[in-house]
Amino acid sequence: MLAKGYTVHGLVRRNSSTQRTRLDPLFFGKPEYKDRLFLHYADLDDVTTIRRVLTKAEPDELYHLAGQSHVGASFEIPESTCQFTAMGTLRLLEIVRDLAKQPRFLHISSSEIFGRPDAQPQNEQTPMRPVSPYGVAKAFATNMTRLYRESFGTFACNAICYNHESPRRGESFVTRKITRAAAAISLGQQDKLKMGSLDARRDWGYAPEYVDAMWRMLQHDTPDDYVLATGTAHSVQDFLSAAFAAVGLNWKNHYEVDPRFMRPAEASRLVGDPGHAQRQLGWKAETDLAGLVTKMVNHDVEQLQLKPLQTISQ
Ligand SMILES: C[C@H]1O[C@H](OP(=O)(O)OP(=O)(O)OC[C@H]2O[C@@H](n3cnc4c(=O)[nH]c(N)nc43)[C@H](O)[C@@H]2O)[C@@H](O)[C@@H](O)C1=O
Repeated sequence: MLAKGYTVHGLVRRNSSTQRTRLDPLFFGKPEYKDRLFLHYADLDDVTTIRRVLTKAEPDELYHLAGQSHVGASFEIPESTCQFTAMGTLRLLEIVRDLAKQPRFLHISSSEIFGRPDAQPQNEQTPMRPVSPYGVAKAFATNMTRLYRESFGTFACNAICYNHESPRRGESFVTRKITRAAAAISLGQQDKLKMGSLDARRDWGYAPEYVDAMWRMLQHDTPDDYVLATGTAHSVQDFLSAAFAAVGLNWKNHYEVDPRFMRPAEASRLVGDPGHAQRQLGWKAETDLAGLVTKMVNHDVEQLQLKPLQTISQ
């Protein structure tokens, strides 16, 4: 099936015309990803525009990655987090439901829906127990996506993604914050790294591999939910230690606790069981923590050598 439609990244982001036709080469570089519609960013309240674009474009596949995705920030802005991440998803599902030609729909869900789970590792049946406003919003959106599949027959799937990282990760997320700081400190461009809890454990994988799984989900005969994860968890301290070791430094000499980065509640013991995706989609995460750290640190060293930091940042 050749998809018809737009190759759009950041379609509904306001005041950002430069984003409109940019396809991310790392994430969407494969020829198969052309001519599919990707919705990014937060402005999912513009229902009229989204409906018009979907009606005109008639895409075969709709990848919904939009939302307010920062867990720590969601404690400060719970209402807008729910507007975009929860209600935005419902609005999209409603638009899709009414279209004469319905695209296959993929909602990017999150391991944050599990919060503090009893089960280790978590799979598609693990009860949701979110502990952040973002996790609550994602639990709502995940359940709605299931409901539209089961009640209205929409080809709607949830990719329940554990942390997926790359050199393109925003610097407010812990992996990129660490790799960029390790690079900057090793080059004499930064003094200290200020962080929150080092004890939290996460299942970190390499983002382009997760995008491949998302694509596989919409090529499958039947819609379903899939946990996308490596199956191995590490602590924030493990990541920190590996990143600083990669530039020949000991993290203990460059790190400070900063209560500003502590969260009111912390998801814990998050590690995914990707067995269902492996069996049904033939998908498996290939990059381990060491490989991920190397890719990210090397990229940041290279980037900061070309364009040094002007000021000491945190
Ligand atoms: C799957 C899930 O993945 C991401 O959510 P996240 O896991 O919260 O990611 P993060 O990189 O913000 O935090 C990871 C851990 O690191 C701890 N931590 C310590 N010190 C700092 C710190 O200084 N900054 C940050 N950001 N975190 C810190 C923090 O407390 C947490 O335990 C999003 O993509 C989300 O959209 C999503 O769906």
